[in-house]
Amino acid sequence: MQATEATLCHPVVDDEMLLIRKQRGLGAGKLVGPGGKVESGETPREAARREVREELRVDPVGLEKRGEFDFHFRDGTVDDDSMYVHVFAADGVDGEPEATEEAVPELHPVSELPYGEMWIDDRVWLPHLVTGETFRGEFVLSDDGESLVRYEMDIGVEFE
Ligand SMILES: Nc1nc2c([nH]c(=O)n2[C@H]2C[C@H](O)[C@@H](COP(=O)(O)OP(=O)(O)OP(=O)(O)O)O2)c(=O)[nH]1
Repeated sequence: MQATEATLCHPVVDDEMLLIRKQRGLGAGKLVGPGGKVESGETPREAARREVREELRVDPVGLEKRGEFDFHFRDGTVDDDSMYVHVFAADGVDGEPEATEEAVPELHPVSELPYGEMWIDDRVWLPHLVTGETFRGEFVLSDDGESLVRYEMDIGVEFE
């Protein structure tokens, strides 16, 4: 069985990143980029755009693929919590973000991202997105999700 494919989108405007306080699903309560699962028949790029629209009622502008990573928990089994995540940056959004049942928008300066409120692996890969680099990695978290057991990451990869 393959890991479920998912997306994240990180719009940055004037040195501020648009994040969401996730209201439900995997990582509820955490600060993350808007995103969700890729649906059948959709490309990851289409899914990234749809998820931003569904979660914040705005369209991302200038979507650019920046990374991919395998995300799973220590037991190593591919289960409901195993994700293959496609990460996009964006130049901004068209419209004013609105809070929805899934997401409450928050803007944070890219120089002071609150990594303590994010998934533990985000502090490893998100700085590369901020500096315009691309990456591909694998992150294994402890079963409680609180620590990073192991990771590997390549920087400067190319995407089709
Ligand atoms: N920031 C961050 N997000 C992650 C990590 N791992 C991981 O799966 N995600 C994201 C990718 C997806 O946006 C989301 C998982 O999808 P989900 O199960 O919450 O899906 P959903 O309910 O939001 O969406 P959906 O069912 O409506 O499609 O979590 C991670 O390590 N860091």
